[in-house]
Amino acid sequence: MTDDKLTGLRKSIDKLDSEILKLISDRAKCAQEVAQVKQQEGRDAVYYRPEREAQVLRRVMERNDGPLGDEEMARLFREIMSACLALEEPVKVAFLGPGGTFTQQAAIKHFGHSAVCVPMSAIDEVFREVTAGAVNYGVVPVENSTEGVVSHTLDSFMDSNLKICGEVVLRIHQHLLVSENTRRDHITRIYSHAQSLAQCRKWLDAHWPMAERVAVNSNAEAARRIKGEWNSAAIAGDMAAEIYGLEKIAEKIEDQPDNSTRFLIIGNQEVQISGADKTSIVVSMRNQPGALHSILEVFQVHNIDLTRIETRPSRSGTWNYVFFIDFSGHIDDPVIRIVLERLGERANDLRVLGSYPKGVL
Ligand SMILES: C=C(O[C@@H]1C=C(C(=O)O)C=C[C@H]1O)C(=O)O
Repeated sequence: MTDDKLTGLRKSIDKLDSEILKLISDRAKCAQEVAQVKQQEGRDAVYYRPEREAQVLRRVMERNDGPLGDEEMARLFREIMSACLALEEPVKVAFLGPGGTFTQQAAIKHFGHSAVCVPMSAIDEVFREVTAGAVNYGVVPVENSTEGVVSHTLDSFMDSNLKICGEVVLRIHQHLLVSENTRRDHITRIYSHAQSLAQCRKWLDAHWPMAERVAVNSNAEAARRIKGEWNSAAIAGDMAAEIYGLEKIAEKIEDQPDNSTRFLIIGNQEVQISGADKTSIVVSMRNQPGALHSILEVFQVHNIDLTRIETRPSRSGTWNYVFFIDFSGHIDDPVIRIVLERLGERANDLRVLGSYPKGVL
């Protein structure tokens, strides 16, 4: 009786899979036609359209009635779009490496598995590689909810003309990893990046108070190292565990459960309005009383939602204060145009780093 039921259900699944297969193929053909239209626009056709992808994912989430969750469903569509886009042109993405870092995880979350991800050893190398045209986009971390701003990334923008084309927020889950050769009853050393060790400090105090904590350049580096050591474990994320074939002996050991990092997608593209966008600018002001107030006033008067403001020391004599500001809206929104005009009148210098869709996933 149950066997009959199982056979029947499997038949239904086979039938549905055939339909899904056909639909995905039809969709891929449509995307290929879109590519042809884009090709007719000229030799420098841009295939990847962040605003369109954000709209597709938001629509999927709005229409989803379950039983799969919205994020799960969007993730599946993310992969379908990634494969469709690879038919047009595989996107090449430089990320802050080595392989297995959270930045690689963010790159895949944003572009899907069909993107070609290239590891770089420093943030300014990611910027250089995109500027040189060796890759289409770059992914760099910009702020962590526990550790704060990644100042290297902000500083790199001061020397670059690249645009921000997108953002992606990743929940950072840390795991305690061992290799198949590790003597689990005798772990004396735990390797990780200093930030990750800090994020798991209380957990380590409670569970491994006697193990020596060793800070290395990245979590991926920690994962790579323990392959050759019997008495060592590493703290790193899922991607490092997967790449280096390690086993998780304790999962989600970060002290703050909502620990997350925001990453930026950088490129040469000006992104069109998606309907839920953010704009990032950098503003320099003269060193005079009320400088910051005069900027904030413009946002308040026009009722614009500020999402972040960061001050960096200026590196040239003419720039005294440099503010990095993120706010809701797109440069093509009429009210945002007015805001930028007003800010321009008050600032020494103002540069738009980009308008881009708010992170969907
Ligand atoms: C198909 C297009 O090109 C790409 C592929 C997309 C998709 O598969 O839905 C969406 C945006 C672009 O990155 C398009 O611009 O519509």
